[in-house]
Amino acid sequence: MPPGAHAADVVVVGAGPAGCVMARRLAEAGRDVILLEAGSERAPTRAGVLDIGPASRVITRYRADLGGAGIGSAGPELPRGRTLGGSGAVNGGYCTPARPSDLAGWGADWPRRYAVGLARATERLRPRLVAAGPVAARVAAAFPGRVSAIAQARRDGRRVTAFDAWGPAGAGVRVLTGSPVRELRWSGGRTGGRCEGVVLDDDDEITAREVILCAGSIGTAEVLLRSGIGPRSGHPVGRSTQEHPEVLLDLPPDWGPGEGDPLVPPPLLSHVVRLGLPGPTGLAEIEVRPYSVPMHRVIPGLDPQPHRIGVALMNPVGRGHVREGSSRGDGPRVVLADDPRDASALDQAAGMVADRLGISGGGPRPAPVPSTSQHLAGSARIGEVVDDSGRVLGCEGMRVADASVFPVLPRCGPYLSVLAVAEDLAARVIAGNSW
Ligand SMILES: Cc1cc2nc3c(=O)[nH]c(=O)nc-3n(C[C@H](O)[C@H](O)[C@H](O)COP(=O)(O)OP(=O)(O)OC[C@H]3O[C@@H](n4cnc5c(N)ncnc54)[C@H](O)[C@@H]3O)c2cc1C
Repeated sequence: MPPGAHAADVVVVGAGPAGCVMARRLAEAGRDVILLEAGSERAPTRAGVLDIGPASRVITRYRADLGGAGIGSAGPELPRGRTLGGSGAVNGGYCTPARPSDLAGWGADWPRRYAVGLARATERLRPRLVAAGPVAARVAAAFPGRVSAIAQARRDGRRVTAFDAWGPAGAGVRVLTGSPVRELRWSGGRTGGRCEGVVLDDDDEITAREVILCAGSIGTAEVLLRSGIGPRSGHPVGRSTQEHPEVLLDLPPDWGPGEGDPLVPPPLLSHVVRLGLPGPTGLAEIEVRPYSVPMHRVIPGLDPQPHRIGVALMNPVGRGHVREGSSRGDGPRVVLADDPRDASALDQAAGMVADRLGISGGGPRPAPVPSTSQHLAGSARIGEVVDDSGRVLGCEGMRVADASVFPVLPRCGPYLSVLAVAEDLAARVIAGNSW
């Protein structure tokens, strides 16, 4: 650890989207901030590349379980960015704001707070609409009036991450990479009282007046649980996570744009189709994702795959969990939401979409491939684990400010919402501290 890095006003854990916003805003307000990032390598900067393939060195692979209904991740692992910019440096990059009705369950003042945070976030990130490719155009034609254009944060063929856009180092933040936090340090060793800093994996310690966890919905739950904040302390950490389950449908070969130039992947998504379909629990809100190319074109090292589009359920009733790892130190286990009613809604929607697009070619419908949107949120929810300024209930000197705090997952990709909420919570930290 560099000399002098053993104390700060604020330690922000995790340089993902939330951490970059928080660190920058607190430094601008005159706080001495250390930003700790577990990862030590940078993700590829080329726009459109998702470096989550088998040889990636910029992700953490978390173990994931599926329940009986069989929806959720196609594999036994969930990737999360482990690099400056966090998952925002490896994600699909589609930026959509939540609708006011998405925030209904968040509390009366959230629509206004969110709107202010969103304005600040979009001013920095400046996501832009991108042109539709042939697949998006064909899907849009099949669902007139249901298509929404979505924005991507890219400039001159490069991905713009939150680390680029908020530039914490430029505001005086001390950014330390390769610095995974193991646990929180408690005053007098008394778990759950006053937090006075963090302990890193290598046993180094940093003291701080305030620790702000921005390690993502899995990483933050992991640090909290390892530090004794969980069911035993009366905090339901990791107990009620939400995800947007997705299934993938094979497209017939004549749909695709061809292999194209492998060095210049187009934006994976330019448009989505939003549908409301009657389902087992009321109106199932469906997002059809006309991915522009097969996934192996944008994920380095992935075996060739058919070109598929996604059909995702945006208002699932199922809830999942993040559980503490075993004492063998094998990391947390994620159990994805897996409610049979969601599986049934998704199955009906996939069938309807396949028929409308005519992609079954008169034969049997292609079997949907289970997948997940990678939108996990809600492992330390406002009202249950933290208050609506992100302070961990019953503790002093620590907050959470990332996707973990979402009381309800908006019916859209969470990236822009993570940034908007972090902007709001940063303003509250600044207003709430006299130092
Ligand atoms: C593959 C993929 C595709 C996605 N596509 C989209 C999309 O197209 N649109 C969309 O809206 N959303 C998308 N998402 C979701 C979106 O990227 C996330 O919701 C968002 O990045 C969450 O931000 P965060 O700050 O909460 O956490 P993260 O982005 O996960 O950042 C957490 C950071 O904390 C660090 N960290 C974790 N633990 C520790 C520790 N103990 N000590 C120090 N550092 C730590 C991590 O290394 C990471 O850098 C995608 C996610 C993934 C993984």
